[in-house]
Amino acid sequence: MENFRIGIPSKGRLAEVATELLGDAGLKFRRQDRSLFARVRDMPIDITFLRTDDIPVLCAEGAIDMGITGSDLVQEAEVEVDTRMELGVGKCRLALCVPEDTSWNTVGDMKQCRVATSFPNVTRQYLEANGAQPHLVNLSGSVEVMISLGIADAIVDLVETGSTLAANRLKIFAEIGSYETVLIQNKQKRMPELADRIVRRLEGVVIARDYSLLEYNIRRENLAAAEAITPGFNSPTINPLEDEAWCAVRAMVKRKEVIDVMEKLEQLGASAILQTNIANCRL
Ligand SMILES: Nc1ncnc2c1ncn2[C@@H]1O[C@H](COP(=O)(O)OP(=O)(O)OP(=O)(O)O)[C@@H](O)[C@H]1O
Ligand SMILES: O=P(O)(O)OC[C@H]1O[C@H](OP(=O)(O)OP(=O)(O)O)[C@H](O)[C@@H]1O
Ligand SMILES: [Mg+2]
Repeated sequence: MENFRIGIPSKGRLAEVATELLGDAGLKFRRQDRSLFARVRDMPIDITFLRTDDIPVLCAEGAIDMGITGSDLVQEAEVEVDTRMELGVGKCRLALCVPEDTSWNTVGDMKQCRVATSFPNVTRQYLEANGAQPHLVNLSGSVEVMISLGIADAIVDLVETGSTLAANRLKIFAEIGSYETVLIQNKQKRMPELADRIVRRLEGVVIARDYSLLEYNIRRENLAAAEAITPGFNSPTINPLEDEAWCAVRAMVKRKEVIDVMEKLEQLGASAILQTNIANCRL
């Protein structure tokens, strides 16, 4: 049988992200120079390097069995694929943006305005649903500069930190959606066991990146309160200590909450509070 095929971005911000995720999940491959193809070591999987925005349609058509791309591009492509998981990276929003000094109050006020975007389908749907009939200017990049070039009154583009908008004296007028990098799969689900194995491996990596392992000692009378602060993924692990008044607790904690949780535990009298980052896990 033909190898399972995974499509990942050949360049751009998601190229490294995808290679690293697959590598951490044990799918090791080497891309030679500008080659568009690589074989995964010890597994019947081929990696194809594609343009990020072509991945949704190529996955829907079955050219690849799975793909890594932005969920914004999946929505814009208007194709039928299964989104198997969110990968916890590449988070961004799609927004309708206007000059800082706009006189519009609502999207409905925009009527027949000119809107520059690389997301024509999502943009048209959103604006028409909100009572505007835009003239769309379809572009593939540098969209934020189009208002000062005089060819658009508004834009629809991705926003992460907002610094590109600020640099172009634009502001968000309305948010259209929130997106992140996703793993998609062709609906036919060729080689389903291998596909599920890839998903489980990636889940291990994505969860591990999101959580830390926290260990601490606490007096038994404060254990219930401590467990409420660190309920763990399922439940925390409790071990007795030589001093019977104390016990040791181990629990998974969301990485972005760790500092806050450590402070609360300290206030509760916990000692020897240790944070360990996890490389991989199966829960
Ligand atoms: N500023 C951003 N922050 C986070 N994610 C982003 C950002 N811009 C884009 N993305 C995500 O990355 C995907 C790929 O972005 P894009 O197609 O712009 O490629 P790129 O990495 O910027 O390369 P290019 O130079 O071709 O634009 C987007 O569809 C979106 O999901
Ligand atoms: O809110 P920010 O953090 O400023 O990020 C948003 C910018 O990032 C992306 O552009 P990119 O860097 O990919 O350039 P491009 O226009 O060449 O795609 C996106 O198209 C925005 O322009
Ligand atoms: Mg870009």
